[in-house]
Amino acid sequence: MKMNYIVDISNLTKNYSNFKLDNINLRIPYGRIVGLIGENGAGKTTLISLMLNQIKKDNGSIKIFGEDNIKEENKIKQKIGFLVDECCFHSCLNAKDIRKIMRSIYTQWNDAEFNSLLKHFNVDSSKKISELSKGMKNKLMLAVAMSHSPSLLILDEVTSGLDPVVRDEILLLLKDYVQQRQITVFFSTHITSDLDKIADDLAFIHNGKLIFYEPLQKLQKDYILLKCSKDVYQRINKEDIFITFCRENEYSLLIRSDSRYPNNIDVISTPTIDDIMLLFIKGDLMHDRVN
Ligand SMILES: Nc1ncnc2c1ncn2[C@@H]1O[C@H](COP(=O)(O)OP(=O)(O)OP(=O)(O)O)[C@@H](O)[C@H]1O
Repeated sequence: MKMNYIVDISNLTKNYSNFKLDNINLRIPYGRIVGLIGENGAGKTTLISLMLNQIKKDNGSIKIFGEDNIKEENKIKQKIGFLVDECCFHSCLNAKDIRKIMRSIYTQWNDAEFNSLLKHFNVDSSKKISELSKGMKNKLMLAVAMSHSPSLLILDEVTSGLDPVVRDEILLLLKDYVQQRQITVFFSTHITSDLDKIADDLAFIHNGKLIFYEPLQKLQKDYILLKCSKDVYQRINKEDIFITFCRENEYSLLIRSDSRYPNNIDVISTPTIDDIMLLFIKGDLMHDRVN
């Protein structure tokens, strides 16, 4: 039976000596492209590593395709394509060697698909991993992740360190691939323009806590960014303000788009993802959660 959520994370906790991934609850419906964002050290890789059962959790549960990600790891991983920050293959292997290995791991492995992705990405299949640039390695790893008909792609920093042309190429390919096959993608990034290009939803982690998981369009429709002086700020109904951030006497406020505010506001705009992140990280939260 198909479950409602492709990923269902409950009360997930992981403790390190100086960091806690704290009681994460996250449900991702089928067919979404979800961007995972957060500052350096927020817990993105920790969350992804837990989903892939690469590290041990301290509490909570992770269900993927409705099944426990530890008990059913082998079964689940047949349907997941993943790319983690470090290339997990020995550097003396080339794409041809990797193809042979993958054939024996994935029941749905498709040589033709892999070859066509390598061709599309211009990756020389006879070059060893150690001879490939970072961009080429990422493309190779992405081709591996996409060549066994996955239903879910989990990608940690797929575009990091890549030039804008290669980044764009990867994002376009991902978008086409997802549209054709209606799969789900969960990817972490620091590059917010990537999210504008392909993400349906944003999951935002800050200090090990999931601050929100929302459709990007909804966030940008429901909230506006106001920039104003202290004088104007004092005349705004505080109930209407979701986040306040003050720097050098200029107030940046995230407020609900249906709120009433004085008409002599200096700047009103739709918040970018960078604005939203900055306000959540640096600002004062006036209400509990995005709703
Ligand atoms: N094996 C470990 N032992 C101790 N602390 C760890 C370990 N792995 C990660 N951490 C800590 O957990 C925190 C979260 O790290 P994580 O890599 O998940 O962050 P991130 O959001 O992916 O950061 P970045 O964007 O910089 O990649 C950091 O403070 C990191 O130092």
